[in-house]
Amino acid sequence: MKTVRIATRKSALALWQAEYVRERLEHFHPKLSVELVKMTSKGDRILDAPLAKIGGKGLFVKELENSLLAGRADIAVHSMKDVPMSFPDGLGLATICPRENPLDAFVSNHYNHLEELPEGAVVGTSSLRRQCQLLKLRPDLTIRFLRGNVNTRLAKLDNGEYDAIILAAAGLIRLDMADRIRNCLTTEQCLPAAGQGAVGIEIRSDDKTIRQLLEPLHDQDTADRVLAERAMNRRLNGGCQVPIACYSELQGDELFIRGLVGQPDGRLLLEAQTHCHRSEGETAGIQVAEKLLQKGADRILNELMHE
Ligand SMILES: NCc1[nH]cc(CCC(=O)O)c1CC(=O)O
Repeated sequence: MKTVRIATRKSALALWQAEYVRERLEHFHPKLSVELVKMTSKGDRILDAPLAKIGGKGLFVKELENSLLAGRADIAVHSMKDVPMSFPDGLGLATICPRENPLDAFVSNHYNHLEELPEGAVVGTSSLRRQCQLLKLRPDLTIRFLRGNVNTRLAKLDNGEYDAIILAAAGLIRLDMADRIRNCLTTEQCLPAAGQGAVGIEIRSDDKTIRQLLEPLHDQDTADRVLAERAMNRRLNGGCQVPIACYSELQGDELFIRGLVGQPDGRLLLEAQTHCHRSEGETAGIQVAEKLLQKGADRILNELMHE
């Protein structure tokens, strides 16, 4: 077997995820040689605009996909949260790895909880999903633009530009900065993004050798959850740039799915849920989306598209 080449972005988190996949591959196949092919994505280059405004889905994955299609790499490692709902011809998702903590983390140098923040405090996030849920709980807060990789965001917090920031707990834990987490927002406070905390691996659909090598890295519990969450997002046409949240949990073979669409100002949050056998997650995810649409989700989402 030749060398397996992993396409990855150069951010610390992307590199951690690629190294993780390399380590797992080498663990299961000790004779295999694995190398990283590092590249910069559009989402990494343009840091001064909200993701929603630089437009297009898949800002973080297009370059990686092109390298797969051109045969410069064999697998691409992604945060499932950033993976678009559909794949280019010839590519597909082969593997979903075990999920890390899926919650959003409250990070601050002065306050222990969201509730402790003083009136009018400044909270950093550029996610409309986080913004709408935070404003629902605390309409007095000022939400201020914050983008960049995890280290950049923490540096801006430490500069005193924000009273607190919200980041995915998974990123902090993976980068060995769990000590920055004051607490995790509960799913009642802030429902996570579809796929948050899970790493996915994309390959050329016809590459049977690679597919087989990746099999032991797959986690079916995570996959059943994440595919249901993504099915809801897909039905609503949403990526991680829109105020949509979806989270599911397994209890035995029963999958519980919750979805949310919010008005960015937090004055209107629509919620829906269902449960099903774990093998029916994608259908049930679509049902949650349809319940949200019946409640008026399309009005919120259309308004955002025409802004
Ligand atoms: N949108 C950027 C992004 N994509 C994945 C993660 C975190 C790790 C994960 O969800 O797996 C982050 C950073 C963040 O939201 O704080």
